[in-house]
Amino acid sequence: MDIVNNKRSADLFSKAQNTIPGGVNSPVRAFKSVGGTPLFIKSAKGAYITDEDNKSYLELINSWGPMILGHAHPAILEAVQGAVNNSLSFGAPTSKEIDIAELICSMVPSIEKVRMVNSGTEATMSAIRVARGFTGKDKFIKIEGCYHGHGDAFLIAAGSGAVTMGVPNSPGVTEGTAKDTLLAPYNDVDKIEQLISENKDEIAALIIEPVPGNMGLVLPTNDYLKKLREICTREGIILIFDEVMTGFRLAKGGAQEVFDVIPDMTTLGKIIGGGMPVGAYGGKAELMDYVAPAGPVYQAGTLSGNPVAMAAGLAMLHHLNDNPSVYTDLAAKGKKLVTGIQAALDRKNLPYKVTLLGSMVCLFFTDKEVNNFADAQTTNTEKFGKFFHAMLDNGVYLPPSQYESWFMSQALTDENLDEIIAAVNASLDSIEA
Ligand SMILES: Cc1ncc(COP(=O)(O)O)c(C=O)c1O
Ligand SMILES: N[C@H](C=O)CCC(=O)O
Repeated sequence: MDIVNNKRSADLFSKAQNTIPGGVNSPVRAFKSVGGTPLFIKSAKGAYITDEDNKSYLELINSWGPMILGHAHPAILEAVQGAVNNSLSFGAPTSKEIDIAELICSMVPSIEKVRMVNSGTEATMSAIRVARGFTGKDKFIKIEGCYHGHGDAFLIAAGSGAVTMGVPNSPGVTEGTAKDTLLAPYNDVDKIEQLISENKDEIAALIIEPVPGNMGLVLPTNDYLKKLREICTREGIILIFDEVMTGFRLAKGGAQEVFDVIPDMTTLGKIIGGGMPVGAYGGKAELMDYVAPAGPVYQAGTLSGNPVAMAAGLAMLHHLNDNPSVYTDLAAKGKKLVTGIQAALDRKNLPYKVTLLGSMVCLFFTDKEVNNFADAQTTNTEKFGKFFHAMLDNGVYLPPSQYESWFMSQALTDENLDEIIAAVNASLDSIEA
């Protein structure tokens, strides 16, 4: 099969490697696990992305989630253009920060108070610090294959780019740091109980992607999230939902709204910035009042609450809050896409597994159910790589890793979805010939 001819992207990638480690500013972009040259992008509009070789693709990355309305949405652009005229940063409070905080508190069930930061990584690092400061305990439980950004304590059995690059446990994380991160498989309540009894009264928090999208898309089974809530309440452990991916994507109130399970703290990112670099963490007021300057847990940021980023985020959240039909519309698009993919698999009698929740989708190249990270790691990543390139040849740009969710945008039309389904059929024909 041809790897798409990307002359200018290839030249840029070669040049980038002279001055940027691996030629990219985030590892999963490098196409390392699928082979070939990453596409260098110059613009995007609606459901399409255009590369430096002037080829346009329908795409299912959407900046790894934020572009839920599609690229260059007029409401977001207008808000950003309005904000930049007033300067780019003040390092002082603005009224927009109150507006976005009030909106987040009204949309996300668990959040009574919220602190804005610049990335999902900052949000999760800060939330764990608050949990430790509040409880006076050091250890926390992390779920294998969940990715919470690149904070040291989380780079243990981390999913996403880390596992894509084969380094789920990163060098540079000290043993001292790693010993306080306790690991349990997703969808396994017994292991959580075991960790708790082995570390009685030593665990500050349990952090989880309620619906993991960083080991591919995996769904909770058997009231798993409700049981975690019960256990954490019983044991005085702070339950943190990392909704950087699922927040404002699965519903206005994220996975916690969909599954009706209210964590003590929530971390947010991606959609909350409308495409600008933003994160946030929030939760019960008694926990958030532990954050400086209200309380003793220190956390700060020169550009936190940046006025341009707040304008983009506010426009995005207002749009989602005022148009709940976005979610029914996206769910219908997700259903159509997955029905088409399943029909393509059935036509060729292929046993691969498709997962879907709302507008998050994944195709695992395995004949086994995928319920946790260990299952995800048994999938055929080589075949995924072939499929990825076949899809590119057929005009569709997927996340370049088996361990990532596909994100749909509202800009995808019915015709676009038919084109993607046709590309899936053609790609399966070429790789399963
Ligand atoms: C669930 C989850 N948490 C945290 C992060 C870290 O966010 P960021 O990349 O903005 O630092 C990501 C994505 O990277 C994520 O998917
Ligand atoms: N899975 C990651 C975040 O959600 C993908 C983004 C990245 O690591 O660059």
